[in-house]
Amino acid sequence: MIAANSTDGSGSQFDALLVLSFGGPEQPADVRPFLENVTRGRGVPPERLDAVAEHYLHFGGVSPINALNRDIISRVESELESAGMDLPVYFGNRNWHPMVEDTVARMGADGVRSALVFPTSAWGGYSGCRQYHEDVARARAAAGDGAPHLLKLRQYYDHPLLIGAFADAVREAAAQLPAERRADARLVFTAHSVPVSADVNAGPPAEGGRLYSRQVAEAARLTARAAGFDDFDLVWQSRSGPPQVPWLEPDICDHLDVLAGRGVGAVIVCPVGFVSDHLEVVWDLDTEARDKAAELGIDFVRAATPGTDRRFAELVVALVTEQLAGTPADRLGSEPLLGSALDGQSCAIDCCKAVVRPSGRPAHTH
Ligand SMILES: CC1=C(CCC(=O)O)c2cc3nc(cc4[nH]c(cc5[nH]c(cc1n2)c(C)c5CCC(=O)O)c(CCC(=O)O)c4C)C(CCC(=O)O)=C3C
Ligand SMILES: [Fe+2]
Repeated sequence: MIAANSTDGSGSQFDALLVLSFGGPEQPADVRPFLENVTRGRGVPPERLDAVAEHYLHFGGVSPINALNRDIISRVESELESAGMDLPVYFGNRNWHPMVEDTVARMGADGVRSALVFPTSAWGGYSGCRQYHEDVARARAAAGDGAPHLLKLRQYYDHPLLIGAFADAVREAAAQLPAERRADARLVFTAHSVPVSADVNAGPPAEGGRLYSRQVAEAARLTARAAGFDDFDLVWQSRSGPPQVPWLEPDICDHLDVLAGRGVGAVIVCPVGFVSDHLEVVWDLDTEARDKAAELGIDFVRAATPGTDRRFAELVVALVTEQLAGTPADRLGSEPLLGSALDGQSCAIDCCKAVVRPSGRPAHTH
């Protein structure tokens, strides 16, 4: 048994786990203020906001993300209990309630002195990593003197439990295709696009940049291999920002055109960049990309995301255990692995450093 808290005399210094996520609206009236929070000072054009608001309203103004995170948390609580670890789990978000500022203040009031932070993003890069450090720093500053110390856990894009869950999901999706289409089906991985400048600056400069797209590419490779595929494509989705700013490409819908032109009759789409079925998955993939594939006469199956797989909760506990025991990272890949830092410091000097957006405002300040 690994003791995580200090009451058992183990000397281990953590009294809680904070699950830190993006947040999403839970009723129609939340949609606009949520989007304002997400895009404040980030140069996202109003037309894009209107379109995204429509996507949320299409689902009754409710993003699936908060319910999915609560679900993950209850599974993490059971896994912690089975592992004999006495670590209460808190939930806080960057953009919607429960806001991380409120959660961290409550943790302080509950007497939490030090906590580990599990971010629901597996990746390096500004949106996937550094912004979570900023959330930690902002929440601690807001909580003032009583704020607990917060140690963010590392990136986990190539953890065997994550890759195993994605690989099984790919196999299960492939099995849904009609047998005669299965052999020639194209495996297509997709992740959230980001501005090319953000990707170029992702990671410590000494590591050569592009840490986000390199990690995504490695996760795709590892998943494909584990699922028994020799060949695959990696594409991007859900771009926003002004059209003159370059983002990672190709977009999944443009890629479906290319595949149709080559005579591909079926695709297995794996949203490797997403841990659960949030709006980008249920709208941008299950609605837009699926409709596009139907127009092109391509059979479309989508692999499940790992959030609901038991292995995802096991992964959270494995990362906690690894941090407490100080054991080497359990991983399948070899790209640089960062993400862990105390109290919202950055991973390394100039890691994921700010790029100036066309609005003239630095993109990475609040
Ligand atoms: C890399 C990445 C992840 C994965 C890492 C992680 O999981 O953290 C991610 C996750 C998510 N993104 C989400 C939602 C949104 N992202 C937006 C905008 C943006 N995302 C970006 C990147 C990423 N985003 C970027 C570079 C922007 C442009 C503005 C900016 O520079 O920040 C916008 C604004 C409107 C729009 O432009 O789409 C919304 C509403 C939701 C919640 C969905 C739900 O409610 O179910 C989740 C999990
Ligand atoms: Fe996003």
